[in-house]
Amino acid sequence: MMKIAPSLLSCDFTELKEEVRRLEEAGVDYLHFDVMDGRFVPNISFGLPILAQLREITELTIDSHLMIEEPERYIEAFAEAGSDIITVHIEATCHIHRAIQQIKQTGKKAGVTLNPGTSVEQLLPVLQEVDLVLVMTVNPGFGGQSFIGSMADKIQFLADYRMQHRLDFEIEVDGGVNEQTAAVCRQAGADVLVAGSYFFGHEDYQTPTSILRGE
Ligand SMILES: O=C(CO)[C@H](O)[C@H](O)COP(=O)(O)O
Ligand SMILES: [Co+2]
Repeated sequence: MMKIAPSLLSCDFTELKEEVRRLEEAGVDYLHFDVMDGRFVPNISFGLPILAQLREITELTIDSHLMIEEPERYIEAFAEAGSDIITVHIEATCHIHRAIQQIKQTGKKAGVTLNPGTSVEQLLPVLQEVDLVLVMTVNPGFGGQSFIGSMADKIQFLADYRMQHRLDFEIEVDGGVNEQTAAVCRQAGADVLVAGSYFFGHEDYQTPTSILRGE
């Protein structure tokens, strides 16, 4: 079954505990935690103190998407604060292989991601090492942008490559996911859908969870 990972970027932070309880009740799979440093991306979001508090109130899988320069500086800290999956951008470090090793040494799941302008072939040297590949379908930094349709080819490429090489990383898609674009992602071979503005635009969270799963 398709996994659903609401992006907390679009939740109501004045009611974070209640939001998490409602997400648990809706049966979502991951909490997607978007960390922006104001340098790798033009925006600043939230970081370690909020993650540590989130960890105290839920057992849901916390999926940290690090949009920060030289993420290796913070991998241990994000592991200790409670991430279950730590995903780093290939464009943010000259040492992507080392960064992935560093994540695995913490005992957490390692993810790698790429901007829309980066070709998927650049991931080939590390695909054997990762637990998850995140395909960005918007330029990172902001919620509420439109899905870039041509990124579906990257999802398809990764799904084919995974089958041909008998690998088992998850394929997650992030940016502009809604009812229509989720169908494109499912068709191309995605396993996990991140959704922020579309998801939290609903009154009840069971509805977008079911719709995005294609139920
Ligand atoms: O990584 C991200 C932005 O950089 C967010 O996860 C993503 O944009 C989710 O928001 P939306 O579903 O509104 O596009
Ligand atoms: Co994200």
